[in-house]
Amino acid sequence: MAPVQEDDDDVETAGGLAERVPSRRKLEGPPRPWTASPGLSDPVSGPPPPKVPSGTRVVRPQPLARGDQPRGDQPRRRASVCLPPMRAGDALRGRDRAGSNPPLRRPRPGSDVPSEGGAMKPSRLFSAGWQAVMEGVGHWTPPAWAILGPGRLAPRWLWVGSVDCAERQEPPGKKLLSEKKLKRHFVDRRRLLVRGGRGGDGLSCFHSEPRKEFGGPDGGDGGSGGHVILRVDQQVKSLSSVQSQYQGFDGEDGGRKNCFGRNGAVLYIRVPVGTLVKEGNKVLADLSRPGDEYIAALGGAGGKGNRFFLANDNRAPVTCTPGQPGQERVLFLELKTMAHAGLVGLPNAGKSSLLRAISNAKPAVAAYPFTTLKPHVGIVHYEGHQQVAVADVPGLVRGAHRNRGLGHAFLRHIERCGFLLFVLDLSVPQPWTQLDDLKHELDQYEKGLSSRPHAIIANKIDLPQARANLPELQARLGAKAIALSAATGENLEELLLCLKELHDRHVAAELQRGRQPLRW
Ligand SMILES: Nc1nc2c(ncn2[C@@H]2O[C@H](COP(=O)(O)OP(=O)(O)OP(=O)(O)O)[C@@H](O)[C@H]2O)c(=O)[nH]1
Ligand SMILES: [Mg+2]
Repeated sequence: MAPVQEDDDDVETAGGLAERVPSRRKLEGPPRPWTASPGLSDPVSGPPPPKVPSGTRVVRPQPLARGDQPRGDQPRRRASVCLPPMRAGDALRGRDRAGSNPPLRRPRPGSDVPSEGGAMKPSRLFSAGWQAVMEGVGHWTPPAWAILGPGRLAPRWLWVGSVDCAERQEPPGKKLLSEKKLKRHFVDRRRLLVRGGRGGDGLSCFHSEPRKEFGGPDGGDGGSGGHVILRVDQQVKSLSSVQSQYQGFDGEDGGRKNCFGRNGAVLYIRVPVGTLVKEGNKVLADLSRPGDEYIAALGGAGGKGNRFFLANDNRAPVTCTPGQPGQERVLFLELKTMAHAGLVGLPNAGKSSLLRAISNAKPAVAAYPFTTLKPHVGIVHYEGHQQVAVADVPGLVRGAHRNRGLGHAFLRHIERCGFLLFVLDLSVPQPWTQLDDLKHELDQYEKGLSSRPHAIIANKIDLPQARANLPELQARLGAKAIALSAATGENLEELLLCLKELHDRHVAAELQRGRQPLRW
């Protein structure tokens, strides 16, 4: 590691610890005396931070080696910032002297944290990097009006620093995938070849023991082959993890002394909730609840050992049978995304923007049609841990049932939704025609799909032309449309209340039908 150099005289080592670390002293030369100076530069964390007001000391903590604990009897220089004592290894663990890692947040006015001089914890300055340095700018910069003079507006960054931005940043490490890449990961159809495990062979042998001449047959049976089972797992969200072929585990062969072979273990294939299992055009199973299972292929029966064929008329059978091969099938899996509500709208209506506004889902949003290429499910949280799942699917166009646009293949993801949210773009001329088109396409796909419980959302109300269109839309629809703006968040509460109402009604209807409502 390159030696860290003390570059400025105003940087004091915490508790004078550098004097007790001989290796550092050798590298850096004798410690220089501390003198107060307003400048501060740090070669480790890049460009020099802003000037410190004169009279403020900054303490640079030295990394402590184990056993390098400061002893109370040794003379130590006092830092100007009052901090709790540091334990050995704190610096190595990335803790600062104020206790456990504090959030990178500017202290509120009136809080206990001192705001001048001691507000920027020095150890954070050097361990947290440039963000923390910028945070410190907010505290160290003299009041903006002092620089700019009275009556001049201060630029916001002068007093906010980068703290606000840091709080809104995505967690580091995980990069968001683009819609195109996400589509590659999302698979909603699979052809699958499954073979059950082969049964173990039976054994033909005779008991052998000293002074026991006719011990008789003692060949054991083979174990059964393992089944291949499809099991619903709520953690799995697409069929991408399902491979094209599965072979079950074979059973063990029978052994001597009537030992039976071990059965082959069951092989589980994890599939998402809402998987339909088909063989040809015949639907075999609808795995719509977490924990549902379907035996895709049975394991073969184990063979019989010669002991099995022992009979009164045949006291020494030599016959044994081989294990049976497992069942072999070609299955088709089809995923129909399960969600409580489905967002249905033309391309660019703002479905994805709406889902982003009401949930934590992050579908791509852009000003061109067919931005969304795969279904996204977002969860809306309500009081009492109630969760409503809302699915966003690719935009629907007129003639989708004739395979226009992206076709209607993705409409099966809407099919399972308990209720629908029709999203209309209120800023285009004659927005009411959109609803007719959407309903027509839904009915072409499945009769009666459009008459499910639904709400009509008129999006983009923040635009002037949308406001002008609203009265006519309300008059023509005859039903109430929720006018809102996904971009500005205007009137989203009304949508959330309506969503909750639709969900409660859906749950009540499911319970009435004797079905357990879907839980997320
Ligand atoms: N002014 C305004 N623009 C909006 C609003 N909602 C969405 N938009 C814009 O409309 C465009 C399309 O938004 P998306 O959310 O991608 O629309 P979509 O319905 O998901 O589109 P597809 O995925 O292609 O079907 C984007 O440029 C958004 O910024 C809104 O409430 N007001
Ligand atoms: Mg979209």
